[in-house]
Amino acid sequence: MSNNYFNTLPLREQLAQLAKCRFMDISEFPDGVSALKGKKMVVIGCGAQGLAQGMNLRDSGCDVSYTLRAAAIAEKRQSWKNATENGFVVGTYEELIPTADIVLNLTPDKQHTPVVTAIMPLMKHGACLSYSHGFNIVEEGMKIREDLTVIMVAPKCPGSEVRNEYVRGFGVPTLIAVHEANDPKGEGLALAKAYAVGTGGHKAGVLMSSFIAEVKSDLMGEQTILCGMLQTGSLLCFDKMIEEGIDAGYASKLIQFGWETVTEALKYGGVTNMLDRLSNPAKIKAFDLSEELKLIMRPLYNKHQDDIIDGTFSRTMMADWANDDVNLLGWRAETAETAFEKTPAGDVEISEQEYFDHGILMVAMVKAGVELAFETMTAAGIVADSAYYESLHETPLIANTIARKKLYEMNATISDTAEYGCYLYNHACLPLLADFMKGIKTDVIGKGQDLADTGVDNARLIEVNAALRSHPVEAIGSVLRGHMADMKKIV
Ligand SMILES: NC(=O)C1=CN([C@@H]2O[C@H](COP(=O)(O)OP(=O)(O)OC[C@H]3O[C@@H](n4cnc5c(N)ncnc54)[C@H](OP(=O)(O)O)[C@@H]3O)[C@@H](O)[C@H]2O)C=CC1
Ligand SMILES: CC(=O)[C@](C)(O)C(=O)O
Ligand SMILES: [Mg+2]
Ligand SMILES: [Mg+2]
Repeated sequence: MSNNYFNTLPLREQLAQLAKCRFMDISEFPDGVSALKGKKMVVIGCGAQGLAQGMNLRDSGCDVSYTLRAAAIAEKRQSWKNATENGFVVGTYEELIPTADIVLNLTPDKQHTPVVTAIMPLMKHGACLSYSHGFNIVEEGMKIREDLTVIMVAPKCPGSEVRNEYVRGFGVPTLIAVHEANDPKGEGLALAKAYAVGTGGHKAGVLMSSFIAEVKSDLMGEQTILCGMLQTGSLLCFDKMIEEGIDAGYASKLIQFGWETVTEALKYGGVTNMLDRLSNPAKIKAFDLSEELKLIMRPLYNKHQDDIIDGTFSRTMMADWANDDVNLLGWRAETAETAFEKTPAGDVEISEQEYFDHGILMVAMVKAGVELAFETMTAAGIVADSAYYESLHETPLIANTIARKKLYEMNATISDTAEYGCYLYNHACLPLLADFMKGIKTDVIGKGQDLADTGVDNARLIEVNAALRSHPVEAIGSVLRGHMADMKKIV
């Protein structure tokens, strides 16, 4: 792709940028939001990230207003309602951009080039432009006016949960970066740090990263474990339970709320804790299923990461942009027509433990997806801390959206970029797992093992427990969760 910035770099520089990742201890944020005091923050776009980040920043004491495209204001669109119903000032580009010290570009990635092109002439000399994803700078090679500071503050989390975790008194892991070609006053880092405090990110963990490291990991996480695996897993598990005669309402509820329940265990204690919530026979079964799934899916995870690294994914998605999002909209409509999406959760009681005992396959899918995504990202040069946030920690946050309104809510809350990648993965993974699913019965999805004798072989159990605890995602996870003193229970 002619203007893919990453592809213009020598391998040495590509590797250096991919490896940019330093965990910033909360003690590195003594100044809080003070670097933003007296500065006008004008957010373009009041969608998933725009509304959540603006509300957090205002609650943290920042001066936030929204500028929306004229049509959104004239037609009083949902984004206009989001901003006005929450008491924010809303103005046109001409009214608000010239007054802005920081412009937060929170429009869809597809719109970044036209939006930034439209607003740049209106930005005052020496102002700052921020992004929450590196796509426009890295995959499109957007050039920004030299006097402008360009930063990134990227929450590793869907917009709704950026707000929900902040309200709970916690936050979400956040990657920050300063675009090296645009830091004329050397204030980029101070602004990005203050912005990360304003959204609450410093309470969960902030990584000093790069636009390249963020985009190459974010695209991978969202296409595979975070959205793709949960979508494919939902559809396969639901159809299998129906095929095996499980009540449709029960099957729907087990999946809709099961991801959130089993991944809450993941959030608190890693893959180990999630599997420790199973009986010994179920744990060994989940482990064996996940090993089988990793073997089958590893080539798919490698292909997604390879296509992200060399720009093939971006070219494919941007071709759909140029074709009026035909694929995105078609796949969105297809998803809405699936049996899982069309079957409401039944009015049936399922205990927290039952979600584990009757969802052994779901636990196996989460383990396989988290480990594969982590392994594939780190093999591509992404540092473990970043891979952890982008795989294990964000999975429960995505699962929270499915618990609300199934795959519809997940795909409506994540970015269009993530949604597109999710469908790409799902289209490839459904047939890939077809043979595997033939061997699946209700003992691992829907009914549970119901064993009279829960005895197991000691040597095998010891082997499984050791393997769980020794995966690299567990080591880095233990360190990073140690910094999450403010984490709050959700389930
Ligand atoms: N969704 C998420 O959870 C995450 C998103 N991100 C990143 O955050 C950024 C924003 O994504 P997201 O919050 O999902 O976006 P949404 O699709 O939720 O919101 C888009 C907003 O931008 C406005 N908009 C759309 N097109 C234009 C245009 N041509 N000109 C001006 N405004 C426009 C929309 O207004 P209108 O009402 O007029 O359509 C709406 O207010 C992206 O870079 C994304 O990658 C990062 C992390 C997570
Ligand atoms: C929610 C998030 O982090 C995603 C999946 O990367 C996105 O929505 O782009
Ligand atoms: Mg993300
Ligand atoms: Mg994303």
